[in-house]
Amino acid sequence: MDGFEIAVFEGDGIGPEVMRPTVELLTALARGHGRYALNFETLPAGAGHYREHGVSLPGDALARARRADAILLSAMGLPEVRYPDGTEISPQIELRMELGLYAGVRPVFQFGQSCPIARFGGDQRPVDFVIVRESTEGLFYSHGKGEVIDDSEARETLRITRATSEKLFDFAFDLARQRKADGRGAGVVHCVDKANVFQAFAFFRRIFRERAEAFPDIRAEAAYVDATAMWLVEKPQVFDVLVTENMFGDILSDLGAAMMGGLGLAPSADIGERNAVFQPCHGSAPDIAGQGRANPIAMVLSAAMMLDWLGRTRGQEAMRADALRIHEAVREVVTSGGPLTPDLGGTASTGEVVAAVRDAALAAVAA
Ligand SMILES: NC(=O)C1=CN([C@@H]2O[C@H](COP(=O)(O)OP(=O)(O)OC[C@H]3O[C@@H](n4cnc5c(N)ncnc54)[C@H](O)[C@@H]3O)[C@@H](O)[C@H]2O)C=CC1
Ligand SMILES: CC(C)CC(=O)C(=O)O
Ligand SMILES: [Mg+2]
Repeated sequence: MDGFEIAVFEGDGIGPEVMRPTVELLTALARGHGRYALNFETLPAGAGHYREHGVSLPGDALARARRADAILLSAMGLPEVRYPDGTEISPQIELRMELGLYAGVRPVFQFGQSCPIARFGGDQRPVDFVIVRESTEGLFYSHGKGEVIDDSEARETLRITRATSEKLFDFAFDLARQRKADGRGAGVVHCVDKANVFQAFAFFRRIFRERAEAFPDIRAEAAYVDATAMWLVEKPQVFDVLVTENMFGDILSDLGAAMMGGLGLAPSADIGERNAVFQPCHGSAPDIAGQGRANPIAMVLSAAMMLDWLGRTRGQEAMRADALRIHEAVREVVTSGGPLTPDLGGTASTGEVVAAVRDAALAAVAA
């Protein structure tokens, strides 16, 4: 039986609350059929770790994560814990940069009718698109490098490179191809930018057009980010794959999370050439931490994305099947009315929701 090493960052706030039951769910599922094994190693990092030890991502933890087959991360950061430059502790940004995780994959889809915004434009079809957020440069390149010149001026730098952009666009076109083959997408990629105002984005769009030539079966469209924000509210059904700069993707993906029914439902993956981190789109939610009411579904769906990625890249069909089982189990729980956490109108605890998903997924293994 093949075994896989999974590095786990429990992080801050609600991080451990959503991570621990998710790891238990993955363990139960793998044991349920015995086709592969997952070995989890919990590693230190985050705002809490920085507060106690003065370092947010220890070198040894980074080295171990780099060697692992995949990395699971919940959320890091606490508003009151800051670096000397006044910004928040955010080792997840360092991880993305250190490991070259250029493709931030943020799928947006609906379980049942959980999307009030998407019906605003009158179209009743379900929403199903993916935001591919460049995750190592763009405006986030400036992280830790910004400059407050004096009390009247501050500056940050936005960086776009050809090498990363080419990889990013190829990833997005490949994804659109895959979704078309799966009958899930229309085979269209929108490059979302601000090429009307900034040279860096005109450069970004030019590289997009160049790479599009290698994918003649996929329609390549370009759109400005401001109009895209409006269309995402008015007619999200026209989108299939959107590819964009880091900061724009950060913002639009929280809009996407709202379409799914809230941040507690939205998963993500940050994928590079060798490593990948799987984590929810949400943060450490300090306002509800320690109450046992955090919605674990975004974390659970991120873990399902990990199984799917491992399954695809390591040729493990059993892992891809489990990813699908988790997905269907979540759908069953959400559409049948529960158990659900308070953010979705329920009264269940984090643990009760994961237990319901686990039972439904294990029942599918037995069937
Ligand atoms: N990738 C990461 O690790 C991220 C970390 N952060 C950090 O997290 C901290 C809090 O940031 P916020 O802006 O408050 O964003 P947040 O995503 O933590 O919370 C925003 C709102 O959504 C709710 N929420 C988030 N996740 C939820 C869940 N699973 N279940 C139920 N409700 C949930 C929260 O209670 C809050 O009302 C900050 O330190 C921030 O820097 C923020 C975003 C992403
Ligand atoms: C807090 C940031 C580091 C990250 C973020 O908002 C995100 O990954 O969506
Ligand atoms: Mg964000």
